[in-house]
Amino acid sequence: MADEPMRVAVLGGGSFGTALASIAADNGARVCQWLRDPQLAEQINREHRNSRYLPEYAINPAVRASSDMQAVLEGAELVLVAIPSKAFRDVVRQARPWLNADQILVSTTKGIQEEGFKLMSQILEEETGFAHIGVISGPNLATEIAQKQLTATVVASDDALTRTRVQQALSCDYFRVYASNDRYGVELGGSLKNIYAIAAGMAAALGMGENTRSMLMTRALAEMGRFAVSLGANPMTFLGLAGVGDLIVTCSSQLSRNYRVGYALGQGKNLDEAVEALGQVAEGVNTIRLVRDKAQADGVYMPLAEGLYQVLFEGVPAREMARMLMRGEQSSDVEFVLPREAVQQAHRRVEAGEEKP
Ligand SMILES: NC(=O)C1=CN([C@@H]2O[C@H](COP(=O)(O)OP(=O)(O)OC[C@H]3O[C@@H](n4cnc5c(N)ncnc54)[C@H](O)[C@@H]3O)[C@@H](O)[C@H]2O)C=CC1
Ligand SMILES: O=C(CO)COP(=O)(O)O
Repeated sequence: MADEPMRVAVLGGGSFGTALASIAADNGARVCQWLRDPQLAEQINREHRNSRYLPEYAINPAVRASSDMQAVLEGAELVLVAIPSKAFRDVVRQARPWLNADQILVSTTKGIQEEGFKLMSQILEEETGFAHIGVISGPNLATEIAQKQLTATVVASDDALTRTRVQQALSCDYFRVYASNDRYGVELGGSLKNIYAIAAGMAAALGMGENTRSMLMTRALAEMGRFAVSLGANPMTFLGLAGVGDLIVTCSSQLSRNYRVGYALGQGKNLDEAVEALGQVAEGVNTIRLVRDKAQADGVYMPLAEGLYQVLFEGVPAREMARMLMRGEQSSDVEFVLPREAVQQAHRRVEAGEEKP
């Protein structure tokens, strides 16, 4: 049995799903990829190309693509779900009749479902009740993976079998898979960073410099940590690839679709134009709204998410918002070292004349 090739199913025919399918096939797995578009499936089988999402990429010819969900899932040990968050639950429901509890189900999607503020692996769990559930997240621009640029990702699951089999299926010379047992933290990091990638793209289009980008990324991390703590998650996970790592790449690269949406907005396009010009999913647009609402409801201080919400959805000019943020209340650098409240209390005491130089 040990020598039998692993059987992998990938649901989703976008750029990330395609790249992961091909890596698994390079590693000797038997890979079937499900796409809803039969013509694109046919092209992958015939030309080993996905002209819609990764036109330059030579897909491993062993990847078999199909729009027949049952055929793709039959016999699969590992199922990777690479479907945008808006359609994720629907697709899992479609797949459900052909899933079984021995399978390993892994989400690659960095988004949040509005109802119940659910992350994608929670949807996998809810829809199936299975034990082997995980996520993949990290600084993983699909276009660079397709160029075989050296890349690292994280597989997160509290189930050791899931972590181990995903590492075996996907690790190769140019793709390194680290393990984490903090599924929620890894998944949350991947979703939150999309918000700040939009802000970074916008800042770049407005001609802001590297100091600004660096400030933005670091304060984003502070804000993400605060949000994680409010949800009972472990903020330390954000020091890894799925937090800092993914923030760096998506806040720095034109290859990030979230960054590109922000860039287009910074150039003066409206949100609909920016999203339409992209033609692919930019999860951050929806995530901003959900996170801002959740932060407001839970009383979490997230000035960047709030500011970006006002720019995207309430028409506040980005430069004016940047000015307001710069003039916001005095704060602490690393709140786990010096709490924000301590800084504010000190200001209040000095202003009240209780402490003098
Ligand atoms: N592209 C990237 O660089 C990376 C993407 N991701 C995440 O992976 C997820 C999927 O991303 P990509 O593959 O890049 O997306 P994509 O935008 O390239 O393609 C999404 C795929 O899902 C399909 N799809 C959309 N709605 C559907 C529906 N209702 N039913 C069936 N199929 C549907 C599309 O046809 C397409 O094949 C995203 O949520 C993203 O956050 C994660 C890491 C890297
Ligand atoms: O998550 C990603 C890279 O890690 C992909 O980012 P975009 O969805 O912004 O393209």
